[in-house]
Amino acid sequence: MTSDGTIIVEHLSKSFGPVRAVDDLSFEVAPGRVTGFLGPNGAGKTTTLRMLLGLVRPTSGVATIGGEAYGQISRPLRTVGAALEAASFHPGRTALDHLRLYTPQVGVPDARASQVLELVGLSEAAHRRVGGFSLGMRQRLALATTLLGDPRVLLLDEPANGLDPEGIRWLRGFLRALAAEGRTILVSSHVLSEVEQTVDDVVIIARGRLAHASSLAELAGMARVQVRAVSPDAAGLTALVDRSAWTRTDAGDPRVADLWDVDAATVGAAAFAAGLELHELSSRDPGLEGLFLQLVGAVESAVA
Ligand SMILES: Nc1ncnc2c1ncn2[C@@H]1O[C@H](COP(=O)(O)OP(=O)(O)OP(=O)(O)O)[C@@H](O)[C@H]1O
Repeated sequence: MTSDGTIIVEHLSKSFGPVRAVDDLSFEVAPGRVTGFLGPNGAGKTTTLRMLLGLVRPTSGVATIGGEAYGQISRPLRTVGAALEAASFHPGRTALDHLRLYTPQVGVPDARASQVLELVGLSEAAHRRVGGFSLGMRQRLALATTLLGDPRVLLLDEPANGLDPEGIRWLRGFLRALAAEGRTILVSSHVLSEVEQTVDDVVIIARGRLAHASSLAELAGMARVQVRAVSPDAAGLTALVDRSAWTRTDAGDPRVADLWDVDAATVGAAAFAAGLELHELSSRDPGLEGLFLQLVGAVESAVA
């Protein structure tokens, strides 16, 4: 393992029979940052994480952590902490007993179990049976389990799932602090808004393909105002949009033009000059979530 915990995914593909779950996917995840791994249900996030962990063999391409495939890392549980599926806990075990099951595998002393419980704020519940835990407490316990080996890299599948606003706030602060220590943190989610305040970088996928990868700040800079022009003259509207080379997304009605790279005043002036009757001219800010859906939609319609 090289000194840093950079994750590199290169031309990664995985087919399950006719289903292309991951399709020529490439991206990098940098240490010292929290990266959101985003995409709608079925986009291929879990399959990608499973390939990173050597649990699924890629059809082609490679996925490495610190320059090595997971199977080559000498003490993998001390290097990579992963929480993939909704963790299942034996309901009769206490939180501490659950963690002590794993300490020998990870190769850390039993005392580490109490330390990680303290890190996730569960010390007071250490001797309580997990069967009585709330979903939020289970999520914290799953996170504590991933931290046993003090790993440099954390892969977390939907860690905010089931957390209340207070739990989400806590998770945000916790992950940010771990990243500030130089760790690589990859967090999957199917909604950008859930991780928007947590992540530094985003990797967005759809239909197994890369839709977008950048810092969150760059993505926010792309969130543009959308202008909607509605005319009873569909052919005239299309001719104006084409002539002006504006970017139009399909609104499902030829009399409606949703435009991304122009302001309302410019559209109004051009329509007036062309003698085109408009019944509506409005602008709206689709926000980050709207942009996310647009990026996903562009890939989905290209694949369909
Ligand atoms: N073992 C498998 N056998 C067959 N198909 C699979 C298998 N694992 C995943 N798939 C298919 O691959 C595609 C990607 O699934 P994956 O679970 O990776 O997506 P995801 O982005 O994690 O979705 P979700 O947010 O719903 O968990 C889906 O169409 C899924 O049905």
